[in-house]
Amino acid sequence: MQLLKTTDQNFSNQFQAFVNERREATVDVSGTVKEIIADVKARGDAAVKEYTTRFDRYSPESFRLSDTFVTQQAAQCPQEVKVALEVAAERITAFHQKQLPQNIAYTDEVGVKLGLNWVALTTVGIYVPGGRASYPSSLLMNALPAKIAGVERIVMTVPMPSGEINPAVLAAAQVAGVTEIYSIGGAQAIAALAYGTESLAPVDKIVGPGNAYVAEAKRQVFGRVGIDSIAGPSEILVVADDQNHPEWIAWDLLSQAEHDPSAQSILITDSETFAQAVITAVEQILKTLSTQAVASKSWENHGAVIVVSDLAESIPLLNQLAPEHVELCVDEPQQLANQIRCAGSMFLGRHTPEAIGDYVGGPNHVLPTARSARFASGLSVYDFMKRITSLQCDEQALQTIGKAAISLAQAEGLPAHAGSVAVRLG
Ligand SMILES: NC(=O)c1ccc[n+]([C@@H]2O[C@H](COP(=O)([O-])OP(=O)(O)OC[C@H]3O[C@@H](n4cnc5c(N)ncnc54)[C@H](O)[C@@H]3O)[C@@H](O)[C@H]2O)c1
Ligand SMILES: N[C@H](CO)Cc1c[nH]c[nH+]1
Ligand SMILES: [Zn+2]
Repeated sequence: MQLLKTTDQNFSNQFQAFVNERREATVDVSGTVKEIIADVKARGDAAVKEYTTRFDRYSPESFRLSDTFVTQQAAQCPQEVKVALEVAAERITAFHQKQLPQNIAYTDEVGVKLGLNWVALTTVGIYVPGGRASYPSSLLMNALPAKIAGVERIVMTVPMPSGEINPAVLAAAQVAGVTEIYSIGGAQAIAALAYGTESLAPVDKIVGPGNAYVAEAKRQVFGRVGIDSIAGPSEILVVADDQNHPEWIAWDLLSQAEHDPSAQSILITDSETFAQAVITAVEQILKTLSTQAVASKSWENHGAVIVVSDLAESIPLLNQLAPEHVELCVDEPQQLANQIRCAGSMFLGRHTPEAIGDYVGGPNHVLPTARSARFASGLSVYDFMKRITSLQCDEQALQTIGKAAISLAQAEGLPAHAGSVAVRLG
């Protein structure tokens, strides 16, 4: 963990180095991922089998989970968890239904009819992570917006380390109505979804979070298929004054650190005393966590505490870091929130821990990481839709705007373009 102070002379250099380190976080596995993708593309199921045996210690006859297996496993999910999944699904559905966009259709002043239609994608692949922890919540976050958008075929992949799966994942699949499920993880899953194998027909777009291998693989197959964003190892940035309980903030920082040794947790505060109290609380809590090995690596290597003179200074720093999650633990969070341009999702006030958004808030928890929040947004219904525009001219409307088209076609040296308009003008 680095302790940085804006009043230190070399703060700018230290901060820039910290920012640059994150920018490179998803590329250092690019060689390995490239090989896996090329191999799956060339050898299909045989390659998927080899990588699954190597990385997940699992070698099934078929990667497709049968309906019987799904039903049997889901039945083992505790009732309390099933109820919680329903609560989450209801809230996620309500928020995402509000995102359904409006088509555009109008006739302009010269009689041209113009339209823009939103249509659902036909086939999407959703990646549900499952290496270190299992993520039934991510399944809901991926699948429910796809359903709401109207996607016809939803293909899910999830790793099953040592052939095991948390029953809650398959209970979540039932809640979301996902039936085509393959027990494949990592870069090999992304390659199979993008290029297809003998047993898995390819998809048009791949969405969902995952570790550095998954994030890099999505980046590499982009173009062959669409992707949502780079949703890699989790990140949290907490802006907090000294009116917070240090322990609350420490738990928040560790909530993301425990996801992955490459996760990132940052505190920005205007009180050095508070900063020290949070650092001490983090160290205390770490000792008690079952996820201590991962969380302490993440905190040690990617954690930072930045002491500023005034919390207003946090905004330019935050916009440069472009973190996945931002917590604003102050009395007037909206004032700071209005100035934030680069973040995946914001959590306002002292009683909104980021973890509530991971599960039951309603907004999506599949969010851009590794500074991609500078140009990308979290998963939404829009990711599962595309737009088709339309035009209709009648004879009169073509007379009105056609001459300008002919002039531009001639200016571009494209006579067939000019001719196809001119021939209709008579
Ligand atoms: N940004 C988001 O929206 C978001 C949401 C939820 C989870 N996450 C992130 O998802 C990730 C989940 O990670 P995970 O590891 O638990 O599960 P995962 O499913 O993402 O990755 C597991 C797979 O990684 C591959 N792998 C592991 N070691 C490898 C190696 N040495 N070489 C090649 N491939 C290897 C294996 O194929 C394995 O199946 C975490 O980083 C978490 O922070 C992000
Ligand atoms: N915090 C993760 C997104 O970075 C999402 C998640 C799922 N389960 C717990 N957390
Ligand atoms: Zn989380």
